Amino acid sequence: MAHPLKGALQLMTPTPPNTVEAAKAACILPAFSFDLTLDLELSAEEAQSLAQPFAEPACLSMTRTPAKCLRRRLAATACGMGIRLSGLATCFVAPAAEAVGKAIQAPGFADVAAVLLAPNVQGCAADEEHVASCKARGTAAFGRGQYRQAALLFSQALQYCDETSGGAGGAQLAARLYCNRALCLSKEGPPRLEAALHDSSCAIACDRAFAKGWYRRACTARALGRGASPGTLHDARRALQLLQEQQADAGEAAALVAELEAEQGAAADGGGAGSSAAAGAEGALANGGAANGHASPSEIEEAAAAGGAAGGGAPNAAEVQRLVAAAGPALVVQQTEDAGRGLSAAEELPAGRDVLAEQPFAFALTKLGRRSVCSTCLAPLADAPAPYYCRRCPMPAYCTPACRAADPFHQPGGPECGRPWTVLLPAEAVAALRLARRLRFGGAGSPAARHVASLGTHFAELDPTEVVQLAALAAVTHATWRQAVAEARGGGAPAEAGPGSPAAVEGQAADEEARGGVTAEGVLEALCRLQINGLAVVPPQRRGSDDRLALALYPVGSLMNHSCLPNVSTRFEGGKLVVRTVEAVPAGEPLLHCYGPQAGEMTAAQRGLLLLQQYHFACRCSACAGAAAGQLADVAPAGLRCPAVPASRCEGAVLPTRTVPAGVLHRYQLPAGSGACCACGARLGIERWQEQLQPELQSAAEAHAAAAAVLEQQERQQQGTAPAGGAAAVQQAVRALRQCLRQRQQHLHPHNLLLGATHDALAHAWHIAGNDEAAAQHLRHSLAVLEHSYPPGSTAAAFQRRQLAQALRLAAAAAAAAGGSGGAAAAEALLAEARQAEEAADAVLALHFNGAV
Ligand SMILES: C[S@@+](CC[C@H](N)C(=O)[O-])C[C@H]1O[C@@H](n2cnc3c(N)ncnc32)[C@H](O)[C@@H]1O
Repeated sequence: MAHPLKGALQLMTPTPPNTVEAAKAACILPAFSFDLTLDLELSAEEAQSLAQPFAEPACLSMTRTPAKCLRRRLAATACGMGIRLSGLATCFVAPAAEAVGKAIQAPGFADVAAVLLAPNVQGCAADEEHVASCKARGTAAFGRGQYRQAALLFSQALQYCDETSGGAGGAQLAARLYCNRALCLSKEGPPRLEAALHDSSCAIACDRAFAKGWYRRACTARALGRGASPGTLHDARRALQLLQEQQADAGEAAALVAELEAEQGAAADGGGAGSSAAAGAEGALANGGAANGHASPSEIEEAAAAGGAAGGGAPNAAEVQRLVAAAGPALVVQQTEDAGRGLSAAEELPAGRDVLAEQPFAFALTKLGRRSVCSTCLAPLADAPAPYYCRRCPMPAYCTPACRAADPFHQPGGPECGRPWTVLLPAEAVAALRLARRLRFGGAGSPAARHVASLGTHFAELDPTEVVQLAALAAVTHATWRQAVAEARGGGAPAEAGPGSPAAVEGQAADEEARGGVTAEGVLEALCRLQINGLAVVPPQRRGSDDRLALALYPVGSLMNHSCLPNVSTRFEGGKLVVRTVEAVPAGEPLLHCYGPQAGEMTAAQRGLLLLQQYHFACRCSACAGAAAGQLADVAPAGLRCPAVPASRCEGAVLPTRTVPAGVLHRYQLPAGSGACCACGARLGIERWQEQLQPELQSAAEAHAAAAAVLEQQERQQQGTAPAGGAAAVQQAVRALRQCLRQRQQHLHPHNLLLGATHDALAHAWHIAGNDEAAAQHLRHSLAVLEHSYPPGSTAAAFQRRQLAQALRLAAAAAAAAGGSGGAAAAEALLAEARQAEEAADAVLALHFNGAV
């Protein structure tokens, strides 16, 4: 079960190297900033044999050097082909896929394939030992009356149990685990009876001869007030009958039957099941309909298909309009001069109105998402009473059995099941593969699918290096998928009838393959399409650049064009995208959403570069247009003080000249610029930069990093995961940060966002040191910096206000505890300020998120 990953395969998403990258990662797809390295030593013969399909000089010259990694080989191959096939960049991918396909068969590369496709990697496959241990601990916790803890342990056991394998260690064991968990759920305070009913239905589905499953369901239905239902009596009678057949103690079941018969006026005769809540729950398990009250991802497609014409090619305007109307009745599509198609208001829209709601067409969860949300509806698993897992492997988690049955991508025994490839390949790659499959097989020809297939890729404008990287990723993903399909088809999954069963999945995969399967070009195109049109699904209150839960493509949402000063906000309810106006939008005006950093977060030049690199357009919104770019409001949030200060009182800002290497500036979170003050034109000489600014900014950066490390250690210590550092260490961190603040204040423009971040760090340090009044003071300064940079009513300032309010409340509590009339008055003033900050924050957040945060 060891994970032979290290040294064989590295899939790295490097830490974003600068603020542009950080914001990219935070706000939208991270431009596929992965580095994919198959790190293998090849003999000259192996290298030569792999290069055979490509008799290009560039390729051959590469293979003559000691070829150590496939990425280099693919890059060389693609470049070689690219020179010959200039303009036909898609041709890269077929040879690349062929190379990877061969590579996967070749000695040496087989190890890599084995890692991606291994059926027994810890955490990806069923594990009987783990199941037995969790079950035993769950039973012990139940015995101690710790029902919540016991339910969690039975959940863990279920995660690693293979329900699809017959016999005592598979389906029968799962039935007992579900039944145990049902009992725990019904004993929790408050009882989770609906979830217990689901669990008892799952127990019955796993083992219909398991009397306790029927008994538990009858008890649970009765506790839910459904004792009069014929289905409840049917379940109780079935339990009794099974116990009698098995010559087991049937006393409790007999008593339950008698009580239910009495409740039903002894009218029911034996055997009539009738309709019941319990039978309904069982039915819901089997039919796999819309899960958890959320529309399935295909609903948008079906809704749009009603009334849409079939056939290939891009949908016509009327069809696209119907798609839009299904997701946003108050919206229309309009052709724009600069930005292609875009969504506009069909009528006057007030501020604070949800105008579009849509499920994704295709998506894949990130690592964080796999841990925290349902794999089908993306609802937080923490909100579900008990999680459900794939019936065969521990990888996908679901909030209900209905969501489990409705997973459009992962099926028990299918190519995604029980193998680590979907976890090891970047989420972008998995999302692209799913998108390519869905476009080719899932409702292909529907208006939604044809519309998605017509969304832009900007493929011709991609940088050649990027094309090569994407081609390599598409090729590896495609080859892995094909291999997984082949193995799933021949993998000896137990033959089991019914939708989603291994047999059905095998049939589906075989059918896709018989129809030609997805192509590597299809995956590459999907990668590019996602890069331009995909959205990062994030939790309501985002935490930072690594909080993406999934990457998803929304057919209508992807028609929204960009502005750095957007008039809509987006939020996600589970996987559903909701778009909301944040200002009134007159009829006919476009709905504009911000693809990356908004005005204030970066300079116009930085934003422009980012949008150009990822989305291939030059932004001409009012914040980026000539007059605004380079002005104080644009430069100050990232800039230095005017070089003429202190001799002059100029309040302008300057960006260092481009002669300072970008790598150096990146260390101090500075972008390059003209080197001249935006107000008075005074120049920042390179000598002054080198002799004064750089050393002091470097010392400030080092102090900040050292203090952050101390504070992190202190937090770990407070959580009991690190040895004690002590109050002296925190005080030292405070001193270091104050010194850092002084140095930065001397050189950075007072509105520079880095000053705000330094105040935030000091607030954090003071909070850990137990001085929340000092923390609040720094948060006030940080808020002031944000308010200078961001447009009025920004969510960034609102979140900062909430944080300030929290610190003020803690400071008020400390002041009140200090006692005396002075303390009481101070506490009252702090509380009044906290309430004011909260009210202001809530007003903005309600406008943007409708109370979702
Ligand atoms: C998500 S799509 C938006 C829909 C797209 N306009 C269409 O016709 O399908 C993103 C692409 O739209 C174009 N776009 C979006 N906002 C733009 C803007 N402000 N200026 C110019 N082009 C823009 C760019 O080509 C960008 O890559």
